[in-house]
Amino acid sequence: MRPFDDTPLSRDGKVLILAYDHGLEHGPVDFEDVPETMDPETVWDVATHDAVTGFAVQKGVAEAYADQYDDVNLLLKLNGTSNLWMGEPDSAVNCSVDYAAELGASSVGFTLYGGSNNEIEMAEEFRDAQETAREHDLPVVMWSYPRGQGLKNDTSPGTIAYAARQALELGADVAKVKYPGSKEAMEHAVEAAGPTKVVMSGGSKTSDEDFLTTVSDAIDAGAVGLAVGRNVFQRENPREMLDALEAVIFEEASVEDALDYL
Ligand SMILES: O=P(O)(O)OC[C@H]1O[C@](O)(COP(=O)(O)O)[C@@H](O)[C@@H]1O
Repeated sequence: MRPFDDTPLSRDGKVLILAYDHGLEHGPVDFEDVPETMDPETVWDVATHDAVTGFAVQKGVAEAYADQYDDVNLLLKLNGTSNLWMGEPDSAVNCSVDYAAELGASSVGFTLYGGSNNEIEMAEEFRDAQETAREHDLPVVMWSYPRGQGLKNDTSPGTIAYAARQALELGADVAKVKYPGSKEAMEHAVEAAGPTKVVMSGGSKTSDEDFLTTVSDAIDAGAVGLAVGRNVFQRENPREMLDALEAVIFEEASVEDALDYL
């Protein structure tokens, strides 16, 4: 496996994933704020921004557009489930790593719901995906989301540190975790992940300043970057937000300076 920093998912050791799998995970409701984002082409255009090291989409969206956008670093999300599913957290494997590679993916993503009653099957599916990704030399991002009936708080510092560690133990190159509420708790998660890189998960849309402050705190805590969807594509100025994120993540700009882009 080539060093992570030599893969397209890394730019100078940092990562900015733009996620656009919400049509499956949440449904078209996520596109209502900016109705043009219902059209995948609108968000593929946003993903051509230089700061984006991985554009995370499901197979169908990749099949329809990847050929047109060979300048976009495709991150194929291998599993995913709709919000219509009412059972214990689970995620169907919708795409094989072989097919992701055929579609031109330069990295792959996989959700693991640690703590779910389906964790065992999901971990076994992850094993197959991770080992095949190694054969293709593709970095693996784990959406490491402890969730399920036994879990009271899925963003507590202990839970997020466990999520980060689980990603390391199972062989992910990058752990995508929710922000655990403070810089100290994020530092603990980064420490728990050891050599696995940690990126913060964007979450629902917040104000420009609050969002950039959290991202900046996560970077200060040792996270290598961000995986973000709604906080970019639910804005009228997604490219300007990417300019601001580029400044915070890759240039370590202050929040105050980054806000000048908006
Ligand atoms: O499971 P949740 O918390 O509803 O969020 C899932 C969504 O969040 C992401 O992981 C990141 O996107 P956001 O930044 O919009 O939260 C997406 O890839 C995914 O669709």
